[in-house]
Amino acid sequence: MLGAQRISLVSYLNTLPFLYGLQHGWEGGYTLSLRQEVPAECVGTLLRGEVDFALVPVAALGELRDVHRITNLCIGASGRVDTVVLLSHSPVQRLRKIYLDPDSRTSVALVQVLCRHHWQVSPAYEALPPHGYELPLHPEEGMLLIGNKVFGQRGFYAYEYDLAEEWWAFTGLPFVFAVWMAGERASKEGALLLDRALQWGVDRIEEAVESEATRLPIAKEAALEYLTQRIEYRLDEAKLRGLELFQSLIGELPQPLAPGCSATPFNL
Ligand SMILES: C=C(O[C@@H]1C=C(C(=O)O)C=C[C@H]1O)C(=O)O
Repeated sequence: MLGAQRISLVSYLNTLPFLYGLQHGWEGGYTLSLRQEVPAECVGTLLRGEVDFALVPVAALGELRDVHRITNLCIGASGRVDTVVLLSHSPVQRLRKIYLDPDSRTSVALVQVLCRHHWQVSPAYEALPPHGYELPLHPEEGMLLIGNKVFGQRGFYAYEYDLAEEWWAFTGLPFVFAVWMAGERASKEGALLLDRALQWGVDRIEEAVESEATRLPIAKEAALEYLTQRIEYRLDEAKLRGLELFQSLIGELPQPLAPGCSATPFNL
């Protein structure tokens, strides 16, 4: 018999359809234990065996052993994504240092790939201190921010580089931020039920937004646009090509990317 299914997912607005599917579309009849955490924490949770399934940032996949990808769903974007940005008061060519959001694993690698290959600049990198994004930014410094906190930070900086849009300009390919992985002890049946529940939620985005309307970090209409026009959930051929290219480029980056942060390629 299938025991409680332990699942970790990213705690941002972009996972609302997944969360809605797990809370309302799970058909298994078994207990679900859900953890919502920042992307960098989802990796450790799966690594320590504390959950059976997790939404894992793709740049951290190489650290995991005995895991496999499940579902054809992901967090991706084809062009603008809105919530992964490099913010600065000067163009990227003038930046000497970029602060990196410690909640992220994929985007900290993406900004370094783009600096090296797309913009051809080589700033220093440093972890952003807690709540550092609320402090004034020096004209020669930039900061990479991800997730819901970006909604409150837009409009204050002369330069707001959307990293999925820059990736698109650089490669002509979509970008994949995170994929669903099963841990060593996860069951096939659990993976199947998870896939169904996630898809159930992705098919009901409008309903999910409506039901969460009073708890959203942005206006209902903006949330609906973000979840239907920016975030893409289907891991299709083009996304797999984007992912493969990203995996090969992160392998060339000097390691570690920042204190306590590495990026290891992984073959899906
Ligand atoms: C689009 C986003 O993608 C997220 C960014 C991630 C990362 O940088 O490690 C991981 C998972 C995604 O939820 C976002 O956070 O806004």
